Amino acid sequence: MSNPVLQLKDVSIFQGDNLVLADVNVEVNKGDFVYLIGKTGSGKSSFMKTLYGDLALTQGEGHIVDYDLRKLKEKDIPFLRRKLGVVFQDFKLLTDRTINENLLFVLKATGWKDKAKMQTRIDEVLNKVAMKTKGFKFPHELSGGEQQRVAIARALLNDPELILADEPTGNLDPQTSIEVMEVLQEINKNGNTILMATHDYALLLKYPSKTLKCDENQIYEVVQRKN
Ligand SMILES: Nc1ncnc2c1ncn2[C@@H]1O[C@H](COP(=O)(O)OP(=O)(O)OP(=O)(O)O)[C@@H](O)[C@H]1O
Repeated sequence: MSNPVLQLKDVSIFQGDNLVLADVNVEVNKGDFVYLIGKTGSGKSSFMKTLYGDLALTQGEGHIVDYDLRKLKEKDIPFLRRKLGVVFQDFKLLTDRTINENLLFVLKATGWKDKAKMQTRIDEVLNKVAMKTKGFKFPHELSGGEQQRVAIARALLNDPELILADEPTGNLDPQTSIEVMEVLQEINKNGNTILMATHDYALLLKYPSKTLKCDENQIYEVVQRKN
């Protein structure tokens, strides 16, 4: 039985007056791992931004984790983002504080109060990405792959219904990309739904999954050949 966490129907996405994507019909179901591929400038980031409320949806219908994207108000965006875990290419960790403090900052900002519960949750998510012993470190003391694993842990803090990862391996070498990918695969196996934009075709081959492609203002599903 399908259980959509994301549904877009006849959506068009614009940057200013420019049409970036047209006739977008996409569904992502609970538990899915979906890739979004496409050349630079084909609209992957615009698509992701529409999903986390950074770009307003003005045409078509869009529902994501119980939110109607057409009716999304500025004040709804922080609440939408609590139900999403967003992971970026450049990690976006706060450089002036430790990993623990980075995660604590997010928990406090999203309404957590109980200190012991916050520390338990931080330990849980760091454990999921094999970074439990590194909480005392500052971001600059970690490798790129480790920083991205922490960013994934941060995305998991509020048990998101959907994780949006925009080029999460874009700044990493091939071996480190695989390590980060293993983490994403593992959390997907444990029930998290993931939509990942990438142009790393090696990862697609190594970890085949449902793939959407942005090309010539359209998004369509690519059928992967099995050899
Ligand atoms: N803030 C903006 N204002 C106007 N046009 C923009 C803006 N951001 C992106 N665009 C344009 O929208 C189109 C899609 O860009 P987008 O960043 O979504 O592509 P992308 O597939 O994510 O590329 P990349 O892999 O380089 O991030 C491009 O033609 C780009 O020039």
